[in-house]
Amino acid sequence: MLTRARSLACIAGGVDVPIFLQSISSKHPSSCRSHRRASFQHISQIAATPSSTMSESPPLDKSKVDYSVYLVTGRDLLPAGVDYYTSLDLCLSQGHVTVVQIREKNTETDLFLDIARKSLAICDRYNVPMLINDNLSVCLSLPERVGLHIGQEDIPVTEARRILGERRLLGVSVKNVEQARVAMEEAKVDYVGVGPCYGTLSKAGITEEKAIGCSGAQKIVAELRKDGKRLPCVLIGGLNQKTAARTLFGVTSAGNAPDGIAVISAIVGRTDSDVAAKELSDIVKKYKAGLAASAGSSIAGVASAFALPPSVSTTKDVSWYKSAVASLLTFHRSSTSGPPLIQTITSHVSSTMSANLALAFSSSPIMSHEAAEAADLSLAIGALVLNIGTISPASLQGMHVAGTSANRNLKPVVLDPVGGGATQFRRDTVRGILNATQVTLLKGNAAELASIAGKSDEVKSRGVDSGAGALKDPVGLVRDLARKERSLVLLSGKKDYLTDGETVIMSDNGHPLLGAITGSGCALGVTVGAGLAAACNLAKSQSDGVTSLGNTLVAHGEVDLLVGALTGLLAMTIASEKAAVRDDVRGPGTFIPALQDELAAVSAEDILKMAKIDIVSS
Ligand SMILES: Cc1ncc(COP(=O)(O)OP(=O)(O)O)c(N)n1
Ligand SMILES: Cc1ncsc1CCOP(=O)(O)O
Repeated sequence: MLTRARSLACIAGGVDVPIFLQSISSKHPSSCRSHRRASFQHISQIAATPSSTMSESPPLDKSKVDYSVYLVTGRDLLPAGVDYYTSLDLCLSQGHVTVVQIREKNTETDLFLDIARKSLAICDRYNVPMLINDNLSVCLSLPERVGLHIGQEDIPVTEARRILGERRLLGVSVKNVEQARVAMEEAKVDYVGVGPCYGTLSKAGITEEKAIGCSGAQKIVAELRKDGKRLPCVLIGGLNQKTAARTLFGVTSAGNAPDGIAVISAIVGRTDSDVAAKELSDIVKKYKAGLAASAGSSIAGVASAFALPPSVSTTKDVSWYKSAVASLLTFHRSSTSGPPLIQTITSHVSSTMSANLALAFSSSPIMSHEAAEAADLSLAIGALVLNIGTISPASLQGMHVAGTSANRNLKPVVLDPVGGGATQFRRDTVRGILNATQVTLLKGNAAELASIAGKSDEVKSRGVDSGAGALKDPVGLVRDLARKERSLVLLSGKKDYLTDGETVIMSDNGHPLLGAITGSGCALGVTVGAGLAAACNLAKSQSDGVTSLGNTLVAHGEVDLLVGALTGLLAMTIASEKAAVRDDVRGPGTFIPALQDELAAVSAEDILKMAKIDIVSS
């Protein structure tokens, strides 16, 4: 609806051009449809007028736009006392922001235009392409090198394209595969914003429940890359220095990669917006370098080094898994490169037991939760195990830095959400870790996993010892959770269920004495972590092309993380069976050293003889 029309002087390539500016945005209630159409036609005429094409400014070469770090402005999110233009100038000054979108909610059109013009002068200084959020009038009042970003509730994209012409950059937000298809095939947009990936306070109403998560974004990105298509896309919503790496990798499947991240608060909310932009740019650069390094490898993108393994076409039956575990165990025991270092941030109750059992399982434990050394350690470790049993502010901080660093360096991460469903604090802690770190394997009992899956009603959570409660559908729960979190899931209990989201392996090994000692579950997290490290090492050793990514080696072989996790699980549970039947074991006290001895001795032959596994479906 035309609420008013004003004549404004609008700078176009250095020339003042008078045009009619309507105080409308492209967002309108549907009740105004006919007025909207009239308005769009009017705008369309303006756009077609030679004086408003502002041809003196060089057109943007769309093919050269780099979407790596896409800043969306948000004046209301600036730290107190920070000037908008100063912040924008600062964050562009080092060349780390590659695209800028001026987003002004609830700002009168003439003020919006004024802000946009001044912002454009800054973007031009650093040669960064600029777009306008939603407001067609403002966009059309600016040179053709300024583009428009619209959402699904704004002017239809086909209409926007018709009005804007071909030369302006046009982007649209998509939150499902259907919207992505329309944007690509019918609307001919130049890029899409995929999200919201997570809940965010920067846009009203975007809660965690409304977010599409890594799995939703992954489906959209795969659609945008289907059959050789290549529409650029950026991830948006809750992307920041902690979530960016895990989200980029988590969203990547079979080489289908997003082009960058769009952020508001992670840059705008910082006084050092230049540093914030550099941090994000470094993350995206490392991610892209990792993708390039793994191109053509049988690993489905470098993400597979710590996310889901690629689905494999060969039929893998029980005997295949037994032999694969036996071979991996032999390799692990005899590895010439030395025992993998397993960084374990765990409960002080189980720390010593976990360290001893890691040693028994041919690995080297390092029990550091110190945030200050986590980044350095992540270069050396084979796997990281995070256990929230007796979490403190310091260990939580260490977990966050260690998790992000492990992701950056492509090291497997195991999360053991001990007591995860028991208190709101623990639920928040687990969610915070899962948002910040791409976990390779999520291990828990029924109560812990049901809580993460949002199915706590199925199991009454009664603290760390809970888990005896029967799940209605354990197979469905672990498979759905693995798909949602893009991680392996291990449900421990009387029977254990391990899945990569496709295959579900049920294991009936183990002994009740494991439940009679404290820390055996925590130690299982460590043996599983060591198994994952062994699987990565095996892939590296089999590979002819081992590529350096920073200080990290990325194997060009197939990393079978499911086999790695199964190796850690079977070694521990079979060792417990062997320990329990020993003559010197008379109860829990004598069981502990026997378990340590048997874990040190468990062999490929034991696996082949004693593994009681099955491949199951719901
Ligand atoms: C790059 C990018 N992606 C998505 C959005 C969200 O746009 P929209 O859905 O129109 O929501 P508003 O920004 O208008 O609140 C975006 N702005 N940028
Ligand atoms: C504009 C928008 N659209 C979807 S989420 C979002 C806000 C993103 O802000 P932040 O990067 O601070 O989460």
